[in-house]
Amino acid sequence: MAFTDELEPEADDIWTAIVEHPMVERLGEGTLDEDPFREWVRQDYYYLREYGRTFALAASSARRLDRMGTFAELLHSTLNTEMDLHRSYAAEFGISEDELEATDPSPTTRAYTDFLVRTAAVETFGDAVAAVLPCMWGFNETARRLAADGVPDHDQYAAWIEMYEGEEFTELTDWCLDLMDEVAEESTAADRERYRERFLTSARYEYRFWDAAWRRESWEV
Ligand SMILES: Cc1ncc(CO)c(N)n1
Repeated sequence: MAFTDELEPEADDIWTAIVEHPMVERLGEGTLDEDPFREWVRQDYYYLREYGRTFALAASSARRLDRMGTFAELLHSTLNTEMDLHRSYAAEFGISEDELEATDPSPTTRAYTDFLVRTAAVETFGDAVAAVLPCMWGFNETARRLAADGVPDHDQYAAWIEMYEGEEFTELTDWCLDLMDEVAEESTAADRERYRERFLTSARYEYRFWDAAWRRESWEV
């Protein structure tokens, strides 16, 4: 059985919890208040910069040229295509680019991005792949499940769903799933157990990331 097929049951429970979270549910229905969504855009802007850094680190530890090249492309498309979506949201909401860039990360945003960067910086290439897989798989799956119920009558939320369920993002997700399977096959059972843990940690943070924006999480003191 492919490694990602083994991960699927646990992943599926987490994607289901995400789609049932009030923030995601309302985004899908088009009834979400704009305040938590603005908070999400700001936090995700910080997230994407660190996510891009994670790709840069994965590129630097890839031994195969094709994998190195794809991570370099991912770095480029994150900083340009994906962050452009966030810049356009910000412009529509009257948030300046300077303000976006100056966002302080919430405790969850900090913890999640530190986890990604740390994993790619000090662990193996396979650990880095396992840690970034939920970012692609989770968003693609969430957007596809929301789209299956129809796209909301709200421009920004519809754009969100279209971006993450679209062909380009779906292809990236499939590439990352295949890469995880290839790397897992080249690895030992102990490596695979560690990849599973790294994967689950990121997937759980994916849930928390929505919840933190919804609750407008901040430091207590
Ligand atoms: C938190 C989070 N996870 C995944 C993605 C997909 O790139 C994103 N933009 N933000």
